Amino acid sequence: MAANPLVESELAARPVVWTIAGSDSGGGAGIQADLLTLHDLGCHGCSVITAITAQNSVAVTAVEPVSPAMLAAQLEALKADLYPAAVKIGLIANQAQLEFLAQWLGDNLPGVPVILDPVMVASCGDELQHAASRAQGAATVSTLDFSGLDFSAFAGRATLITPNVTEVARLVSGIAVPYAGESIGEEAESDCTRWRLAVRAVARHFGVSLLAKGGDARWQTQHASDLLLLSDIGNISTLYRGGEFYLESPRVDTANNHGSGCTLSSAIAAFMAKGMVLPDAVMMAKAYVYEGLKASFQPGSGPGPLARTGTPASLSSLPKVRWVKEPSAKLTKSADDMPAGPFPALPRDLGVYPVVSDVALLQTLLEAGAKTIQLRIKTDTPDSPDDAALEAAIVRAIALGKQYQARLFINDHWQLAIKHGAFGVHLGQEDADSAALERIVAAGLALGLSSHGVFEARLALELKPSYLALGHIFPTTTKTMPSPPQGLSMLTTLSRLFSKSLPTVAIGGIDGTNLTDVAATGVDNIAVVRAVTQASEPAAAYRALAAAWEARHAR
Ligand SMILES: Cc1ncc(COP(=O)(O)OP(=O)(O)O)c(N)n1
Ligand SMILES: Cc1ncsc1CCOP(=O)(O)O
Ligand SMILES: [Mg+2]
Repeated sequence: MAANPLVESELAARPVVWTIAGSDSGGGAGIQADLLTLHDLGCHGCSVITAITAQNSVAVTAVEPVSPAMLAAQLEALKADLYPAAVKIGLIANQAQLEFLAQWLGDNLPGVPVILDPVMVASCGDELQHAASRAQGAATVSTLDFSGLDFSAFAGRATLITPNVTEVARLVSGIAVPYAGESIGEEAESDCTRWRLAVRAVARHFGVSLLAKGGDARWQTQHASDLLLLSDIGNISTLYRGGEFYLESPRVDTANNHGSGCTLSSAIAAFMAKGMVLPDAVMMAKAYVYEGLKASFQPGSGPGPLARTGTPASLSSLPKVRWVKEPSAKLTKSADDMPAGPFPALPRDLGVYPVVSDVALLQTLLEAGAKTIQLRIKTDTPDSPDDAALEAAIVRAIALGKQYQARLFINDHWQLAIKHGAFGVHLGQEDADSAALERIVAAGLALGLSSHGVFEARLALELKPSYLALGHIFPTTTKTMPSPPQGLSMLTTLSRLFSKSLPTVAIGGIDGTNLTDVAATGVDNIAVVRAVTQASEPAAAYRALAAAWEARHAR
């Protein structure tokens, strides 16, 4: 496939990300792990060093915080020239630094995503404090006590906090809840429940989203399952705001996990800087750590670092998403209510896929050769048809679909689609949550599902649909969208992840001016609304798009 200048330039743009953390002379964690990660994921990493540590892969021998003036000078220097698209915070050396950073970031970087890794315990399981105090004779070491830090100054200020199991216990012990944090780790089942309650309490206390890392948990043997609590954040469907989700990856059996927590949080910052919404950035970062652990290595005699393997492109690296029903009133189904699926398989090539609200136009486009087409009649607008007119339109569209031997999808109205024997149904994730999917499976209809990013696409895959729509790619006036446009770089990422598993369909703002760029992302198909509905000659517009797609799209 020929190189595409637009895609290339999007990929080449390196957003600035700051890491505020400690230096690890051993190169496995801290600033060094963060800068490797940020570079590997296409960002320009800047560093604000909070402390210098002397360490190798087996011991920390000295730790020295930077002075308050030096900390402030680094921040001011970067603010003056290298303003960040996202910030990651790792090791903070003392309470004074912590209070200063929380205040400074709030005052100086409003609206910039801040990923806070509340470092108290190293990923190898040794408490940094204990490791440091083993360094006999180092005057600075005894003054540091990372486990005693009170992170409350970040309440409402961080975007996401990423504690591990021990850090959750420490964080919750400072909060008045009926939970004894220190006793996590006794019995598998009750530990897991207690952990979840503790995680909720911590998230509530800080009033932000929280990713509780379960990798160290004793009750997890097969999987590394993290718990993601989304606060009421914008830029995602209301369906998922306030939701709780387990993100489950296979456990990688390696001792070389030094710096995995640092890598995870800096990868989340990198993906957010690249424009991903929070849950997508978390999914991709977890996949990145999984791949890094699988290729980890051991340069010294102790635990080695993760490899840096670039933006994940394999579906098997993405965590599975299982959602927890009770606290999220908006989601009515739980992970256990999955339908019997799979829905009928479709060929990868669906042809250019017009989405129209008018049956006469539908017929025109079928005559022009459309082989996949959708009738999308919304019933929540003032000019909506009444029930009888809606049903009549659907009956007529289904008959036309059969006459022209096309795959005719009915948007939203799945009961009428079943009743009248449509080829398929297209549903958004909100629609799918409320629809009786098992009835659609039983009736043998194909199912297309919408998605708006990695998180939603991975969730949709659990339902084993016939195709997966990826949207919206460019700004659109056809529909009000809760999330930002994905853009071409994200479409490339999504196509690499999902196109091998089922046909993908890009939608949103696609027309003749950008079709070549869209084809270069590797997505299987395109769906269009205005490009045909607003054309002076829709049939000619459809034929031109179909010919251009046929010519450009590498099969
Ligand atoms: C092919 C295709 N992709 C996406 C959509 C959007 O469906 P949904 O998210 O349910 O939004 P509405 O179309 O119902 O407003 C679609 N219809 N077709
Ligand atoms: C229904 C829908 N879902 C995601 S984008 C979109 C509208 C796409 O319309 P257009 O092709 O006119 O931008
Ligand atoms: Mg819908």
